Amino acid sequence: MAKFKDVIQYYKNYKAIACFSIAASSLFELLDLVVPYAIGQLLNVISHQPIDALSQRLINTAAAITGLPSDRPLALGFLLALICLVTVVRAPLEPWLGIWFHWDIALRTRRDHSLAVVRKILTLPLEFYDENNPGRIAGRVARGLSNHTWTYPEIAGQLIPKLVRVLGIFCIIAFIAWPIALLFLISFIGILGYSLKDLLRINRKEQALDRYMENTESHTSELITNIKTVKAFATEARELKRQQRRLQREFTMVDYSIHRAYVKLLTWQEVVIQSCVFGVLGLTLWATLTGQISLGYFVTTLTVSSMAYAELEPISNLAEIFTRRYASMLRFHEFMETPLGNEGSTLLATAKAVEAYQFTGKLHFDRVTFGYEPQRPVLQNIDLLIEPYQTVALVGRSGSGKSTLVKLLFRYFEPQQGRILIDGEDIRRLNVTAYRQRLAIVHQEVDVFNGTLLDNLTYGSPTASWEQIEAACQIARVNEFIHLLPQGYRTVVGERGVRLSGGQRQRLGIARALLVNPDVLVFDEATSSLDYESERSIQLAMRNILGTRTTLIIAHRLSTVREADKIIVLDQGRILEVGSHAELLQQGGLYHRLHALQETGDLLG
Ligand SMILES: Nc1ncnc2c1ncn2[C@@H]1O[C@H](COP(=O)(O)OP(=O)(O)OP(=O)(O)O)[C@@H](O)[C@H]1O
Repeated sequence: MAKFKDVIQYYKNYKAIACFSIAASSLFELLDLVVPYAIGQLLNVISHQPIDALSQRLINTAAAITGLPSDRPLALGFLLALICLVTVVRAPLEPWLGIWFHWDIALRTRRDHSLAVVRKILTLPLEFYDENNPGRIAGRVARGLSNHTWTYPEIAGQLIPKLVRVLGIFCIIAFIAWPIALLFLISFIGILGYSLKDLLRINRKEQALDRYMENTESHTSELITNIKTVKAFATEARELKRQQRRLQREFTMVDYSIHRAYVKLLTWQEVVIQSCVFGVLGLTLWATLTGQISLGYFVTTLTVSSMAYAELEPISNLAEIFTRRYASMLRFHEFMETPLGNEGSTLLATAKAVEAYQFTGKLHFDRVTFGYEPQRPVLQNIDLLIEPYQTVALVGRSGSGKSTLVKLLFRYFEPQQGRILIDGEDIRRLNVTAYRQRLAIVHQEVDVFNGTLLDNLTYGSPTASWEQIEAACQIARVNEFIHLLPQGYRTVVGERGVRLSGGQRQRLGIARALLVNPDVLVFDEATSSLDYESERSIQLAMRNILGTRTTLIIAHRLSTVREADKIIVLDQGRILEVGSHAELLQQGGLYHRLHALQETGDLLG
């Protein structure tokens, strides 16, 4: 659970500048108070009343320095010069010593934490992305970052200096007449205390609202991702209605609960503040009429106490804004605190720090048992030896655990029992980055990044030479469609470029995988979504590769696995059959049944 401390620590790298700029802004707020004090003293000089001892001492010092007589003209000149110093002279200093640094810190922390977010996104385990959709993550991060950025200048540049100013006002009034100061202090603390208590209550509603908003954003993002299905099922109206319900729920919460609570609080504050101002006016007038304080002090007290009460509204406004943002700031920290998993810390190690591995590609799944939830294993006691350069196909019904086996090989998850060895080495003992660099996978859906075809081909191997690129493209049969693209290798593909067909994407995926020259290559359902012609082309591309490295093929279409050296039939997380295509057909087991089903459409008993 994130706490207030995390919000403060967000700015910890700039502690020294923060202390300096907050002190500077607070000092400027205090200097403001010199004006009503000096005007009060001016009034006393004009109305021939005595000025206070502090002012008199300062005027005497000025007289001694300048050699002028310590009379009324010097007193007037001195007080005017004082006012000029704290208004005109300070004017050009304040923006640079205060505002500049507050925004400087806000923007620097934004840059730092945006980078930290990217680091987090890159190192979070895959399971996090199974459970959280991109809209939810992006919304949470964007709101958290922008709220931290806007909050800092308001708190450091306004709220804290204003509180210091109120403290200064209290000191001035106490200096003039302590009973009035006492009344002022009690009323001020009372109003602020009640307001903060109320704001904390409202904050709980804000937290619920933040969750609602995240939920709505997540659904909007899901609609964008799944728009083809929405259109195909013509469920636009239903989706719109659902989203309308969610937005209405947010609106009801904001308008009838949160906003109303803020307006109620404001009403209460207004009434109490105005009553207090009136009370101070009555008390000060009484003190002046009974001769306890001078006319100058009357003016000073009234001016500074009005200034202090006037600060109550911005102070509680700032507290209100902070409360509104606080919930999403905490949720940002909760995201940043998501555990990285075992591999996280090593993933961003610089390339130099990581030694490069080279394997023959001998794999041994040594009595591996694994479940996403440990009590429900999806792979049980898998014992499988794959020799270097062998081609092994994993087949089995949907949900039998084929993809999970590959996820374990890539160390996205770790088995609860058993181990996976590569060239006799437990993969858990290897550096995860360097290890994964020796593997490559061609997914069912090949990701295409926004950029040229060349950028996409060399994604895992930016230093590949032209010869290597052309060779990989030839093996993967990418060269068959390059001439169809308007600018060949330089054609922009992906989101803002040419759309590649399923087969073209697959071939791009194969060439990309080949370019990293992996020791183990995995094809995950590589041809299952393709038409016959594309499938044939991919099969020919795959045939070019078989035998050049250890290859694992996960396949639903059994036609793609006939040429494998070994076929593993998985069923409910266990190895049921092992053998070549011919051997398994002869055995007449599950493989035979699945094969017959695909060949003839008949389900054998
Ligand atoms: N991230 C996950 N969290 C929890 N359970 C999961 C997760 N991924 C898969 N499973 C479950 O693990 C089991 C094996 O899934 P897996 O994807 O490995 O099977 P598969 O043989 O590859 O299936 P298919 O051929 O349909 O892709 C299934 O019961 C599935 O529901």
